[in-house]
Amino acid sequence: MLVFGGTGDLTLHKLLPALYHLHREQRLPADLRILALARKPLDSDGYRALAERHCRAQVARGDFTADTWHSFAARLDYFAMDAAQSAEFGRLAQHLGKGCSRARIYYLATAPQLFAPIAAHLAIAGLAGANTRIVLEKPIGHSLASALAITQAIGKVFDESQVFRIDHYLGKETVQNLMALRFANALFEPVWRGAHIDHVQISVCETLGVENRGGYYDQAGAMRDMLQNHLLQLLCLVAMEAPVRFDAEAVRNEKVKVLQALKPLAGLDVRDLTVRGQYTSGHIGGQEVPAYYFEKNVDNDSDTETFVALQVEVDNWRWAGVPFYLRTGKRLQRKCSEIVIQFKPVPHRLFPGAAEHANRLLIRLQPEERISLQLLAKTPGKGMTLEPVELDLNLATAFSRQRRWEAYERLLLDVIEGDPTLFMRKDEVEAAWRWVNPILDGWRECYQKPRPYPAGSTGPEQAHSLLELQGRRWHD
Ligand SMILES: NC(=O)C1=CN([C@@H]2O[C@H](COP(=O)(O)OP(=O)(O)OC[C@H]3O[C@@H](n4cnc5c(N)ncnc54)[C@H](OP(=O)(O)O)[C@@H]3O)[C@@H](O)[C@H]2O)C=CC1
Ligand SMILES: O=C1O[C@H](COP(=O)(O)O)[C@@H](O)[C@H](O)[C@H]1O
Repeated sequence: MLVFGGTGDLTLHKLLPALYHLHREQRLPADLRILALARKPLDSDGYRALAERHCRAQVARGDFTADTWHSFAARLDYFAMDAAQSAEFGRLAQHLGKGCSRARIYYLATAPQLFAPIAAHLAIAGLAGANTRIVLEKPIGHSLASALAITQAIGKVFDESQVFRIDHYLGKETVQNLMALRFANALFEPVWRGAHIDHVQISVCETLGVENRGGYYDQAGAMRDMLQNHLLQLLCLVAMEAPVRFDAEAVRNEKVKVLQALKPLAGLDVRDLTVRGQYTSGHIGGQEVPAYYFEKNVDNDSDTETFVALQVEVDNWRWAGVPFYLRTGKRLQRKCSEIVIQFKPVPHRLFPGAAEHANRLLIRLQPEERISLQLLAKTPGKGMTLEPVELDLNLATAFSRQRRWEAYERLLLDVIEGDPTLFMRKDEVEAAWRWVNPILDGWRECYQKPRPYPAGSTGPEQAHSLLELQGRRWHD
């Protein structure tokens, strides 16, 4: 496995710890070797020391032992090269050894601008044969046009069956549980539609800022970094029809139909139904944190959004008229990713209070993995007063004997085993960009600075008004 971007945040914080866990549980092929690549001048020993520091910090103390680390580190090497330079790939081919027939995975943990050049350079150097796979990290491109250009460039070198477009949210246990909840339980399907559902909320709130990733993030913003991929994938899983089989083509066929059914937002809708924000200084967990424009490598007059909230509809038979509210942001009050399915109230009111507390299904993805259903029950004692109570399923305690896998563990193993079910197909990526692009254009055209919100808050006021104007509120 060759990891381009081997010194980057993603590799050090997520990929290597995930590979370490898989190694520790003996799930990796015995002869798998990992070659990290980046420009930083390091030798393999220097890289292993860097990798050890990060894995030690990321892996739970009880799971990190010197013996396991040494056997894992024996798989690891480093090769310094500039992946933008074609000639460097000749050197790489030499390093790998001519005629080597090993199966290879190229993991592109780099900015998307490098995807097309890396694929082309691999081909020129004779490194892109039939026994290779390529993994592309999101966001794939910066706009619809650049995404299409990447797809075309990758397609010239690799067959679609060799391409794994990763969205790590699909590797999260609770996200896969969403499919189990919907399609393995008969209970929800009859009411999973506009006739019974008032609206859906999908929130991915982070307390982290952009850390050392200002250079990348300031070019991307919350829309490209999170909404175009992670939140739209969650929306697909909530809204899709039942696939005929649980396999890559059937699941992805259903997801792409949802993306194609998203009601376009353009012109005045962009103004009225979307909110962009950017954090100013504030406090999170008692710590003072700086404003976005003080982060490293961020332009001090940046108008990049670190928060986005919007309303969208899925224009099809099942969901006509049901608003889906999506929001994501950095430096918010709490880390919490969740999906809220708000049901409609009962049609005929027998009891006071029944209308204000219609049933609500909460699917919490993180930090806890929980599914809870809010029901109304009678308050003990005289009279018929009702109160909301929760039917609560905590997935960590329900499966307490199994270690919870990190998303990247599952996905890396799927790449190694060649299972693309939890990866995005090219038409999904394209459909997502087709919907997102007019919003980005709209923001640019009606040039409006992102609304400021203090770090540690719940986002800009306008995001709350978006729902309040329709008599609804975000679930806190
Ligand atoms: N960080 C995260 O949590 C997540 C990131 N991603 C995605 O992963 C990708 C990488 O993100 P992240 O790790 O945060 O970014 P970083 O900026 O931290 O890392 C970029 C990596 O690319 C290398 N690189 C840059 N230019 C070249 C070049 N010309 N030749 C060779 N290597 C190069 C850098 O090393 P050097 O400068 O030494 O060359 C570094 O290793 C992005 O597309 C991001 O969206 C996806 C999900 C989560
Ligand atoms: O893809 C990304 O995801 C992380 C959030 O991932 P999570 O698993 O911690 O929820 C986000 O911080 C990062 O900006 C983005 O690139």
